[in-house]
Amino acid sequence: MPKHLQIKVASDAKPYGVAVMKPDSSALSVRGLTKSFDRLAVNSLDLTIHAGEFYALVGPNGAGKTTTLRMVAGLLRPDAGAVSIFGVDALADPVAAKQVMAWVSDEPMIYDKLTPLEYLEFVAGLWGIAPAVSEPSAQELLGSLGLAPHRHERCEGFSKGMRQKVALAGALVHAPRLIILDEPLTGLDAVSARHVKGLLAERVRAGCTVIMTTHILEVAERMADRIGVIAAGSLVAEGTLAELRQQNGHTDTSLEDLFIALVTLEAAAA
Ligand SMILES: Nc1ncnc2c1ncn2[C@@H]1O[C@H](COP(=O)(O)OP(=O)(O)OP(=O)(O)O)[C@@H](O)[C@H]1O
Repeated sequence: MPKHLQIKVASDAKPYGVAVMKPDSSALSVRGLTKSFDRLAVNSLDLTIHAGEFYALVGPNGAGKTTTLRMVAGLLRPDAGAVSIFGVDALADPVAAKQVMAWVSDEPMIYDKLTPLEYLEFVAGLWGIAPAVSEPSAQELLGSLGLAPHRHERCEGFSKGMRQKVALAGALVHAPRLIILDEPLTGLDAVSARHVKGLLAERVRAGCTVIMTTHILEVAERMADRIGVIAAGSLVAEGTLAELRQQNGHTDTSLEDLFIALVTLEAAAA
């Protein structure tokens, strides 16, 4: 493979002054994370995502998935709790944490007047990546996402799905080690969804860690190493599909059936 096409994952080296928490091997560690709006949205949540893992966070509408990930990404201040990203205290040092992670929202924001290639060069520039390095990797990302034929067209004419893919490419241009995605497949057609899934699988193979929310349980079932089920702001089950089946006394059940059983039980207990 040509050198410029190899994915470079940022090194373990931590810049001087970074707030480092107790060392552990996790990519993401969340402890006692709590957030209330009018009512409790995330309830003293503990979550550990191992380095190199593909983790799917599933749960009913309003369960607290987006709120959790927004706090992890540094977009929302928790009321309480701690977030560690590769050992960096993300609340004390959000800049250091952001350098090694990507956040992909379900409502992508891109610059309409730029072409995808210009947008990626702009984002790479913000990260201080030299054009000689960023340009080949931008071309590669756009190719992986099926956007190469549109790389010189302005984004203002793009569909929602195309904009989502441009935003995803922009989030990956600095080669983050932790990729956090909120509903990345919603609104994508089958070909685009396959491009995104392929790109994420490739990043995991290259050593990145992915955490993604999804309502498409088949995707969680097929792609994730582990699945976390969140309901009313708390983690109610977690494990591989086989572990979730075992925990719930079913040997051959789909994730959809398990999910419905779990959230129905949780709602009845509330
Ligand atoms: N900015 C906000 N202001 C007030 N309430 C909010 C805000 N953001 C989220 N909430 C509330 O927090 C709770 C959790 O919302 P969140 O968006 O995290 O759920 P979710 O699991 O991502 O749901 P969905 O699957 O529907 O996207 C909900 O009750 C929601 O109404």
